[in-house]
Amino acid sequence: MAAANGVRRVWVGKNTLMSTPAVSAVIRERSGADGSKATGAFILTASHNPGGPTEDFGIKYNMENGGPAPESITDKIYENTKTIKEYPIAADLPNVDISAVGVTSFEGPEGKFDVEVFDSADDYVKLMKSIFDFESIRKLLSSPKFTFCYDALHGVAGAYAHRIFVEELGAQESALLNCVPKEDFGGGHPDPNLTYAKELVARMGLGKSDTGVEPPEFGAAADGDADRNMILGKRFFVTPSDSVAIIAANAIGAIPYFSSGLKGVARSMPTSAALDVVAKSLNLKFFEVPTGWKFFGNLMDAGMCSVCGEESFGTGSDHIREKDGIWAVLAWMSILAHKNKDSIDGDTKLVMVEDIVRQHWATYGRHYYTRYDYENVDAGKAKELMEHLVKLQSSIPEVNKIVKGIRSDVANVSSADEFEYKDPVDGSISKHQGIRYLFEDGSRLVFRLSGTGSEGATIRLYIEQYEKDASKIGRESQEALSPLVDIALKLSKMEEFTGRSAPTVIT
Ligand SMILES: O=P(O)(O)OC[C@H]1O[C@H](O)[C@H](O)[C@@H](O)[C@@H]1O
Repeated sequence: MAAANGVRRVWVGKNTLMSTPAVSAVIRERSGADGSKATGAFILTASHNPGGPTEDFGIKYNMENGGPAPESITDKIYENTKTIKEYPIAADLPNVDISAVGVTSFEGPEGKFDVEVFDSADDYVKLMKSIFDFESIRKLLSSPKFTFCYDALHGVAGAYAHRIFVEELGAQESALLNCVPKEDFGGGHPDPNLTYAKELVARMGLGKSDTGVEPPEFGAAADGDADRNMILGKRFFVTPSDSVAIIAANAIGAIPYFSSGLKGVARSMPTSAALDVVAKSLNLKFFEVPTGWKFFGNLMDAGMCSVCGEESFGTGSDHIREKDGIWAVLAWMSILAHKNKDSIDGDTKLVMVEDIVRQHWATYGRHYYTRYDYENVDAGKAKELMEHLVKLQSSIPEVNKIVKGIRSDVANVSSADEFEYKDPVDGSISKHQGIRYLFEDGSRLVFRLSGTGSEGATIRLYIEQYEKDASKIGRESQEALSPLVDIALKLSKMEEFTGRSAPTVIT
């Protein structure tokens, strides 16, 4: 919501619900364009202060960057919810036809207000064209040697996918899977991972049974609101941690937006350290932040970070203040186009997703990585498990005794702590952001309680091992990580506390 010439204005995306990236892009694009300033598009109460910080819920804030609210705001909102006694509902708000672009004016109790319905895909395409070289991607997509498949899982990405991949970049209609947005996501679970993106996974040759059809060279999926992504090659899964590292390693050469360099890169704490190795080698500023996109936003606003990502399938850059699923796919297409710029025509074999990842591992080493989720665990038991792990941290020799008793073939634990983050921009401190056990060879075990699980508690266990030796980078990751998994489960007494002999989901 923003105020233009003193008239309040609400923006609504035509038909497409409004995906997260589009909302953020629109706020950044439109903020100031008509002399107005966006002030927190997601807060439902009206703004009274055109162009300045807004006072809603009795809280002053200024969120014209379109990003998630910082902790200082959500903490205050939570505090206020404890004293709210009543709230007004605009029950007789007139209906607005959100399928037609245009501005409609209404008279409200506090004066006139406008509702502007716009085509959010227009704004988004414009933004993407200012970042990527569409011509070179179009050349790649038009090559008969390159095949592609995009699964929107019936989320909002479908509307953007058709416009960008088919209309702008010339992909075949048949490249789009589940790209008609549906309110119930077609009965599926719109989570872009190997468990839920079943059709894409099968099409890419990663399903349990062979479809008998040659899979496409490049595949990708989005979640319901199009802010997350999964990247696949033919019969090949790219971990989100590797994906952000590979984008960062290739950004300067492959993506015009970054041609003058990267301001810095960042990852969430549980995300693998693949990005750290790239940052070190390219001499880039690097940040490790707690889980949650808002922490990246501060760095970006301060001009300290260009590319960032999370293990939870979010990847993005400072073009907006949210993760952006379609941006990530365009970033990969740009890298593929760049690597193949001299071989698109003719008979030369193209460099494909798996080649790029293996080349990356050969250069920077490989971070074997897996995440175990224990969903809907008894909240009290989950808390006890975490307390047990924190208590253990007081004696590293004792931890090592247990570790060696479980497996003598793993490195020693060198340190253990609870991750705490001091924001370098505003100095705020976030405590208890996950329990870490760090090993001498760079391996890590991380335990966190999910902040988004809906029933009981969700325990997330992240397991990572770094392998520099090029002759050992081609193993199956579950096999390579099995000693560390064994240690994590026994050290945490997972089964004892949760009663679970296996996780709900393994990524
Ligand atoms: O706390 P978790 O369940 O692990 O969820 C973590 C995720 O939550 C939200 O989706 C945030 O937007 C992500 O940035 C974050 O990675």
